[in-house]
Amino acid sequence: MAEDDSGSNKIRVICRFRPISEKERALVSDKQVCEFPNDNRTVIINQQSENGGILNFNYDYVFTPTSRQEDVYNIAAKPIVEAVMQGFNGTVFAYGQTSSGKTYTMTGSDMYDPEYMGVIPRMVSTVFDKIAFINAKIEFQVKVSYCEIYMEKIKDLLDPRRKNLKIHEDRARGVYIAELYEEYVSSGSEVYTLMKIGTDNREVGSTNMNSKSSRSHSIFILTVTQTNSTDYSAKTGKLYLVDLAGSEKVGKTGAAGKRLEEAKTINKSLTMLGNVITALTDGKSTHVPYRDSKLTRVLQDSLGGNSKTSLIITCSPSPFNEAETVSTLRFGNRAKFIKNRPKVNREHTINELKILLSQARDEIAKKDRLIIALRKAMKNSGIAVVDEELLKEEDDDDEEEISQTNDSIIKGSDLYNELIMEIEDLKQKLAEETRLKTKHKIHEEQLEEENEQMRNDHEFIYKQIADLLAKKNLIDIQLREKEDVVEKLTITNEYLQQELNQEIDKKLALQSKLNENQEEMNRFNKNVTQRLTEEKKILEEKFLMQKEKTKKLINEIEKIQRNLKSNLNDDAKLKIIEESHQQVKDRWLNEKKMLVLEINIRVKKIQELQVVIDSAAEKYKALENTMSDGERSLKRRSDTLERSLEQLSLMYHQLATQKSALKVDNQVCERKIVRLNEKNANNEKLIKDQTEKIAKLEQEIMEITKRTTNFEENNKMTIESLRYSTRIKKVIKGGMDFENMFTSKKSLSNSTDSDKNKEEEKDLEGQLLL
Ligand SMILES: Nc1ncnc2c1ncn2[C@@H]1O[C@H](COP(=O)(O)OP(=O)(O)OP(=O)(O)O)[C@@H](O)[C@H]1O
Repeated sequence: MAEDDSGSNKIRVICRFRPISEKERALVSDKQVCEFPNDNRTVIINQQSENGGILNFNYDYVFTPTSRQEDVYNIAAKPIVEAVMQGFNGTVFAYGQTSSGKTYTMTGSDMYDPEYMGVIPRMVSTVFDKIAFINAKIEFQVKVSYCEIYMEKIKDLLDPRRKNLKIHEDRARGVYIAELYEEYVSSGSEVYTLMKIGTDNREVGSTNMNSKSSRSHSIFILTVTQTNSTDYSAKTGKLYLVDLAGSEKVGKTGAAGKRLEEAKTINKSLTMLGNVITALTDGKSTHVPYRDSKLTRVLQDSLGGNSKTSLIITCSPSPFNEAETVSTLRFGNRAKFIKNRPKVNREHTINELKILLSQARDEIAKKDRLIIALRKAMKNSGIAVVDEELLKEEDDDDEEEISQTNDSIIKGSDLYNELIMEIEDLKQKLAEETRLKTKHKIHEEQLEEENEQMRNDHEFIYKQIADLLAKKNLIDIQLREKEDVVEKLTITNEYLQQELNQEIDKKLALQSKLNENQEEMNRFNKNVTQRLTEEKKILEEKFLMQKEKTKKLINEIEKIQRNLKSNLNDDAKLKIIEESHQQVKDRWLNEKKMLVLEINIRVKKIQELQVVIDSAAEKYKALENTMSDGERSLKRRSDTLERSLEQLSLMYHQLATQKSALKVDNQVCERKIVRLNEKNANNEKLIKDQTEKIAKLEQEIMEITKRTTNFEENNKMTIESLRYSTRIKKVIKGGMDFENMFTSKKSLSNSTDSDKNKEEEKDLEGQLLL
């Protein structure tokens, strides 16, 4: 960082050219208007415009389009973050036309990629890396804020509900944005998360020049406070990382409507920034118009104030943007001459002041001894010796004279002014402490109220738990009853199932017996039919033979009759013939009789067989009837059993569903109870915390009261002692007790919980800074 004899610090200006974009290539060509000599400090512009010529610009460093993010960081931003770690304020801001690479440089194209991450994430990592390696006796607090200036209004990007924030200024904090949300962070990843949240809340729009054009100036603030736990000295460095909205020629960007309004506001605020830079560097302006825009007001300390500042100007190398590039380079050229007055933001501690006081006392004692020695030497040298009284008077006179001389010396000196200022400071602190005390009291009352509320909540939750437990017990009982029923039903079901199986077995046995009978019957029928057929056949044959015989006999008879007719006269013959005829006839009749008898026997036999068949058929039918009855009854029984089984299954399923529903209920109840228990535990913890806080606050109030009394006494003493010597006693509040309250990390999601608390924290923190 360039530092001259007066201790002032010039702004470092770094110039970065991005590669030619596809659009520029398509619109114009690959040609570049810039050249980069090898000194890394110069850029030459070969103007392509009508009255073009060669322009030469010099900066602290010039980065070509092929530069890497890491190199830009190391040159442009790392020295600033190192200064912040020493307790200086630091600012890095990017300026350039729209789409020239400001956001690419500040945030990066990928915040998590080590190659493409921009300045802000790299600075954050450096801060935490440094903290990790610094002596353990140094305690750090890192806070992050993120806001944007959009259409001349400051919006909190971490808590977008906070809009139109105001800018304040005081001796201790310099220029600052009031009520800007500050999140305490303990790691880089936490900061990245906040950056992501803030970036998502940023106003971004699409223009002809940039599909993701930032339409606001974004300001990322990182505050690092370090406290030495041995001597309690503290210093605070504030880092401003500013990504300005790009200047744009509305004709080129095609801005209209809302975009046009935005562009006008952006260009206006950038003009104001230019005016401030001119006023700071032209050597004749008596007034710097910081208050003309929100941007210049916020950057007041960064431009010509208490800050070490780097400005990164970003440019396009394309002839398409030549005019804007030249304008940006001229802006950077003017900014080079801005001088800042950075100083370490230290806070004096009581211990440090005590040391200073004892040094002053030693000095005075030394001088007293010297005066006495001089007196003695004068006496010894024969210079008029004055008697004791006179000497005493003389001594008194001398002392008065010395005191008066001291007074006049002191009064005329800077020290006197400083002491007066410190007394003023102390008075302010007293007033502040009194205010703080009242505030603590109010806070305490609020905490007590909250405690009361929590106690009520606690009781309510206990009651809920008790109700739930009772409900759970009831459900448990119901569940057990249902389980018993289910068990009984299961047993009945099993028993019925067994019975059904037995019946089915019986049915199967009967069925096979029926089948066997059926087969036997078929066999029997077959045999009888066969026998009958055979006998019928024999009878038919016999009948035919008999018929033949009869036919023969008839022929014989006819023959005999014919013979008889021829021998009518022969009575004897006739008689013989008649006798023989009679014999034949008898024989034939006998045979006929026999045959008829036999036929009758056979018919009888057939009838008997028929009867047997019929009886067998009846028996079969009867058997069949008996069988189907049995089967039917068996079926009926089986159906009944199946129906009851179905009903049982249904019941079983219903009960099982009920049981699982009850189980779910039970689980829900159990979970509720667990949650309530957790909530309860949290509440108890909160109550404990709150009680501790109250106790702490009470103790603090006591301490403040004590300190106030001490302070008043000391103040008196300081004024008194000032009259007699240069000894002073400066009281500075350590404030570490409060820090513990602040360092408890709060996530952003919880941030909405208690805006009140945050305000109080901020007030308390303001107190700390004092
Ligand atoms: N050095 C670089 N290397 C590669 N690409 C770059 C570089 N700088 C910018 N770009 C690309 O150029 C485009 C515009 O960049 P960026 O959005 O950072 O511009 P900007 O100046 O922030 O614009 P605006 O003011 O409109 O927000 C982006 O796509 C970005 O990735």
